[in-house]
Amino acid sequence: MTDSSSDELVIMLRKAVSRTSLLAEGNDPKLDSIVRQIRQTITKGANAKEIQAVLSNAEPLLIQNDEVQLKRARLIRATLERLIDLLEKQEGSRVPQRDKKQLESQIRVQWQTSSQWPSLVKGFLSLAQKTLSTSEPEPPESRSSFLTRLFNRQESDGQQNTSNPNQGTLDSADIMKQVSHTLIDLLNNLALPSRYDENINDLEHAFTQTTNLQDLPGLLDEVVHLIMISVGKTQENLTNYLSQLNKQLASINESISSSVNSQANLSQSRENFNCKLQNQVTNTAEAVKKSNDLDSLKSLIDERLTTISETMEEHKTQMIEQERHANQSITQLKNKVTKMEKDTVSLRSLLQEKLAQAMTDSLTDLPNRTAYQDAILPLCKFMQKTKKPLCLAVCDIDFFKKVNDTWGHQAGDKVLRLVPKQIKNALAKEDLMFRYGGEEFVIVFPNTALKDAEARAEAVRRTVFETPFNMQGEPINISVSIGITQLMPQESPEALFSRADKQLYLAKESGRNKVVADK
Ligand SMILES: Nc1nc2c(ncn2[C@@H]2O[C@H](COP(=O)(O)OP(=O)(O)OP(=O)(O)O)[C@@H](O)[C@H]2O)c(=O)[nH]1
Repeated sequence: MTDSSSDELVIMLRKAVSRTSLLAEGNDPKLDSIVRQIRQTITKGANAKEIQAVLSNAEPLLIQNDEVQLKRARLIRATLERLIDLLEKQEGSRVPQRDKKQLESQIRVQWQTSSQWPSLVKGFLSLAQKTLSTSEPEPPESRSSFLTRLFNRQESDGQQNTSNPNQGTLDSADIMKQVSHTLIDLLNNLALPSRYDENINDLEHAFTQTTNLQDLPGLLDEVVHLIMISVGKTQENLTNYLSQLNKQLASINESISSSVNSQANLSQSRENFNCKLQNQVTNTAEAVKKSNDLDSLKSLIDERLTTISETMEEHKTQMIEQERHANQSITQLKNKVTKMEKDTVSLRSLLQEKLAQAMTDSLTDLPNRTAYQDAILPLCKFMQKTKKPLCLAVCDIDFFKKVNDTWGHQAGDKVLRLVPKQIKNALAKEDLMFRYGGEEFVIVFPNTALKDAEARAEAVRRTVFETPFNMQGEPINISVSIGITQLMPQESPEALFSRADKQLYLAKESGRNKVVADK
């Protein structure tokens, strides 16, 4: 391998390790310190060629970690959505819409952030309790919790309601069964270490068997507790990976120093040989000087020459052995480097492919939420630094659930593919659009003040509404609601999004097919 290609490899690997370690940063302080350590090792100029081997091992682990994490996040989101649905189906209940929307919006924003899962579950508990306190008057003691109330009602009714769970309201027994079922499903998917099997079994048992209603809030607390442990475990996996990475870096350093040592041994043995040879020659010269007859001189020289020739032979054997050893090491090292070069190429394309995949929404081909999160912070910072305006709009298709329910999921997907195209037609070239999740899109208007951005958002709303969809031969009008706001100096992207999302909520509340700006 040439010096320049090895330098390139080193630079590339350093970048790859830095990027990989960035993925782990911000999860927990312990992890951050390991990540920092790795960066320092790299910056110090450790033999980065061998880091490739580490990355090859780490790559599947990271991908697998991401996939498992995403699957779990989806389950948490689906569970919460299902629980909210069940709450709404409860007979005679009135779920406070503002709180519900707020929780839904929180779920939309935070479902992928594992550290927020416990607080989302708590959010649901609080919504359930509020639902009870805003429902028709009931004896005060029965309002303490959603589940308590459900059961009290069943006890006081003294009858079983067998209404169909898919039609309108449900009775308490049905809801309790479904709540238990949903939560047991969640528990089974938390992938906790086996030492928690017993806790999960006990909890499942309690969910299916309990008749003591006072136990239920406690059981839900236990669910939150297990979720917290599961979140911690994900970080533990990542910590293990990083400490493995660190160990491998240490072993690389060790192999370099052992190679340096063997070089030192080689020069030492050459020096020893020179010394020995010089001594033998000096001794011979002195012996020759002292000798006074030809025969003894002849035998002395014979003897000395034999010794010198033996020393040289011994040195030659040693040299051959060392050379053989060195050649073997060089071949091994060459093979390693060749393999690493190959691995680097495939890893690089795999990483690029994964990165592109991870940043693009497969249904709409739009950049997705991860891409949004990557882009928004530097964009906001740049606009704030250069004192230029930036606006952000959250755009949500109205009554999209009805589209799915009436024309099927495939028709829903068609709408999701076509609406962004219509939106793009109404936007300026420099505007950016992301699929944030479900039927929600985020539009970023760089270099644009609120008045102009609002006008473009209004054009978006109008274009979508005025372009009917062909649904099984019927022209159907689809509308969108949009919340829009302008970035303030010092404001974080999260705060900006949250203000736009609030305006979206107001647009929905005030009848949908509206643009509401935060002025
Ligand atoms: N077809 C399809 N549906 C999706 C996709 N992602 C999310 N959805 C559905 O989008 C629907 C969103 O429904 P809601 O959040 O109740 O919102 P909505 O019916 O649009 O009502 P409002 O927002 O209040 O106007 C849910 O039924 C989801 O199942 C997708 O990729 N394809």
